[in-house]
Amino acid sequence: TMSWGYEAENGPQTWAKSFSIADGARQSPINIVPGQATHDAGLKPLHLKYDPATCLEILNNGHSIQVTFADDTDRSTLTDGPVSGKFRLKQFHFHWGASDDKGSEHTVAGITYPAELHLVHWNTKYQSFGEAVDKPDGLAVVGVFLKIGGKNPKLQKILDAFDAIKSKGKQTSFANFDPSTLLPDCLDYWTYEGSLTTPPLYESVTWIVCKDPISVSSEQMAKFRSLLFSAEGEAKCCMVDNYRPPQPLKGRSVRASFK
Ligand SMILES: COc1ccc(CNS(=O)(=O)c2ccc(S(N)(=O)=O)s2)cc1
Ligand SMILES: [Zn+2]
Repeated sequence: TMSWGYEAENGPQTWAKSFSIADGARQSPINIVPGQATHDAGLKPLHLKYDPATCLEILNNGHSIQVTFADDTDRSTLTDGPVSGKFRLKQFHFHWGASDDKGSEHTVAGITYPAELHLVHWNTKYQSFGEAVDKPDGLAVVGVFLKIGGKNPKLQKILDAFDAIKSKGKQTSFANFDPSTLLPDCLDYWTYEGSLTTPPLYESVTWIVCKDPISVSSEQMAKFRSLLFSAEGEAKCCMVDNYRPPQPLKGRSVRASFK
């Protein structure tokens, strides 16, 4: 059977055939319209506490590159912001385009960015990530836009690992990386109730999208585009355009933590 991907024959327009929730009431990503977002003075600042010692490995899963974390303790957590309780960091990954004019999943007033970082956290009211992943309050994902600008030195350690994980299924150890170095200085955010942006598209995500982007150079973007969707020995297929386009808001409100 065909597995999902981002090509014409298995991409976002085909996902509803196997995952009917693709047409659900709280799908992600969305186009964020700042003028229509409601400032909620009750929203707390994001509290992200990451311990670099929890960083385990980096892998090419055939859809993106993912850095995974030890989530057996509360050493790397998200608290406050729009969520109640404590969420543990599980992994972060990226989505990007074949060219600098596309690649992000969320858009802001129709503007796309060349890439988007997702930091995936699960609610510790559940026993494990696997338990939390399909619950309505199971996950909290922090999204950070990447904007073309100067070279981002904080990204370089990730990019330098790419040669070892060029094709699908490859992984390598990746230690002592502090994901907070990838966050913008200002943690103003928009938040709304949504879903995973890849199959199984579970409607289990409280989205927290940072207003401010971080920088990435065009050369660094070219490095992302040198990765492969394909496994070793298969016909080479560049890992590009691994983003789902914005989905209908269906009456949801988007709140802003800032005025
Ligand atoms: C039941 O086992 C499972 C079920 C589902 C997954 C998917 N992986 S995942 O949950 O980390 C994410 C998929 C998409 C994400 S996005 N782009 O919205 O941040 S996060 C893994 C294991
Ligand atoms: Zn993602």
